[in-house]
Amino acid sequence: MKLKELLIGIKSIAIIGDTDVDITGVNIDSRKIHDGNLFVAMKGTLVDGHQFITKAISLGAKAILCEDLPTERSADVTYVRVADTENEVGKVATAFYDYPSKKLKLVGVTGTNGKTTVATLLYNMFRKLGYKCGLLSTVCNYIEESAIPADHTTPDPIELNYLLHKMVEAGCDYVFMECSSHAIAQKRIGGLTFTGGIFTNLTRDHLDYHKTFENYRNAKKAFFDMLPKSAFVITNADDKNGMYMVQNTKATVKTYSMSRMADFKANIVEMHFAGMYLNVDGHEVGVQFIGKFNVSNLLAVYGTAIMLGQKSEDILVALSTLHSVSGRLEPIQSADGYTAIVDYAHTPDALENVLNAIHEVDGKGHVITVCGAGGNRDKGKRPLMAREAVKQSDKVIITSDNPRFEDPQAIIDDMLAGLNSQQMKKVLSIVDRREAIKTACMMAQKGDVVLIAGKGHENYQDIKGVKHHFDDKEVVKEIFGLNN
Ligand SMILES: CC(=O)N[C@H]1[C@@H](OP(=O)(O)OP(=O)(O)OC[C@H]2O[C@@H](n3ccc(=O)[nH]c3=O)[C@H](O)[C@@H]2O)O[C@H](CO)[C@@H](O)[C@@H]1O[C@H](C)C(=O)N[C@@H](C)C(=O)N[C@H](CCC(=O)O)C(=O)O
Ligand SMILES: Nc1ncnc2c1ncn2[C@@H]1O[C@H](COP(=O)(O)OP(=O)(O)OP(=O)(O)O)[C@@H](O)[C@H]1O
Ligand SMILES: N[C@H](CCC[C@H](N)C(=O)O)C(=O)O
Ligand SMILES: [Mg+2]
Repeated sequence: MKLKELLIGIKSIAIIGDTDVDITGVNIDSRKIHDGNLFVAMKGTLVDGHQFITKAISLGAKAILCEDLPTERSADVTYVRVADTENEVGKVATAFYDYPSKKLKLVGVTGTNGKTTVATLLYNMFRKLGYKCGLLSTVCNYIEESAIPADHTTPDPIELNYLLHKMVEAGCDYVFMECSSHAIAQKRIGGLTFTGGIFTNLTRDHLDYHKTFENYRNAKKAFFDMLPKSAFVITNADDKNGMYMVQNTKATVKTYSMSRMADFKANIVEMHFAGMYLNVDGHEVGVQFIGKFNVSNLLAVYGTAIMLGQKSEDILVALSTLHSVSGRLEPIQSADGYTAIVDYAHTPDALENVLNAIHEVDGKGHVITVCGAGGNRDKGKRPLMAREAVKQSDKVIITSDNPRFEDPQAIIDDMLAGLNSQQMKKVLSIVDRREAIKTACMMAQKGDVVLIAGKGHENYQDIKGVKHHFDDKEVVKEIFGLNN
């Protein structure tokens, strides 16, 4: 593809060199440059990509998109100067892959909790309805049934457009993707054409990156601000930021709620450990999920399917066959009659919600919670998480999550600092996560629930930059003597 075709829609300040040059690929990482590529120099959070321009040229870059022109330039390289490469990179990437998001229906999900759940359930549902689908999520990316491991919740703009292009090639009709606040703020989704957007909920998270709650909230809102008039938004009227998110969007807004006037409504008729009976828009349906927040997630899925033109009866049949997403409220039964639940709750709010969901089920015994907090991430949430765990559990074992580059005991101490002496009576701390899970299982009696929170689907523990194999579900199954 010619450079000039990639520059359609780009606001350049200066172009030095030939724009008829053929471009073989676009990259934001000099280490991945091949002969004939365009290198986009980005000012990142750790380093300034401009310092790698020479390296990129030595690896074969034929064009450079940058904010600051290098003083020494190669005669056979074309330099394009723009005000902000972050604003332009998505447009270039999507042009290079021939605008894949225009050739399928792309729906983005944002919010603090529930993105993976909602996006995955939509992907599963639309496949059941007979469509070819793609999924971009924290757990894994899928092009139809073929899995591509995910490093991020939302990939970088180059990877993202490449995956969408592959989805077009595979004949996908729909793609459901998570839009993280980091990705929206860094404009990884820039240049994409969305058919729909979904808002789940908003509570505190990632303040290490966004600094203030307002910045975090506005990063989420920016997604809805960028949607075109032709798109739809489904927003959660039960969340206090639900209407704020959509106040400046050009898209058609629809609401969902469990308690207010809304376009899509549902309530719980009955709840057991095996699932719930719901009333969705006047129809009764049995689903294999527990917990109020899952009613909210299912409503987002239902409303989106309606907006995508599906019939209510077909959607309800498909809803009744869906089951929990990997590591999200996933139950494992022990032979001696207690239940372990593996869940990805890693924020105070998610812990509260998961424990609420467990308490909403009748006839259970004690609740024993195993949880920790990730290292090198938002420290403010640690004491709050310990408090939430203690509030709704009979016993809590505080342990390690992903310590990353921090001392695991110091993270545990930050969590314990949130508790008074009365609350401390319920708490044990065991640094080794496997030992912590074993101890919780040893304590459990018939009818009890052991909640193992924080890591969900993760199959590693990140210690000092090394990912050691560790899988909560696998550990539980070992303890239960179940074969994987
Ligand atoms: C803090 C953060 O979000 N960083 C992301 C950001 O990187 P950055 O801009 O900070 O990059 P940098 O390291 O400063 O480098 C600047 C530029 O120089 C380039 N470079 C760097 C070194 C080199 O030798 N050559 C070179 O060209 C880099 O490719 C980059 O373009 O942009 C990169 C490309 O999109 C991301 O890979 C990277 O994710 C890092 C690894 C990360 O850990 N991100 C997490 C926090 C994240 O994004 N999480 C969200 C989920 C959050 C949630 O749970 O909701 C996600 O979407 O996954
Ligand atoms: N609608 C919801 N409201 C509150 N909590 C939820 C909701 N849906 C799921 N959760 C809880 O939050 C945890 C994370 O869920 P999920 O992975 O679907 O969210 P996410 O938004 O993709 O998270 P991440 O930002 O880590 O990618 C789950 O393990 C569950 O405990
Ligand atoms: N996407 C989340 C994952 C957190 C998972 C938890 N296990 C941890 O390591 O803190 C984040 O980047 O904050
Ligand atoms: Mg996710």
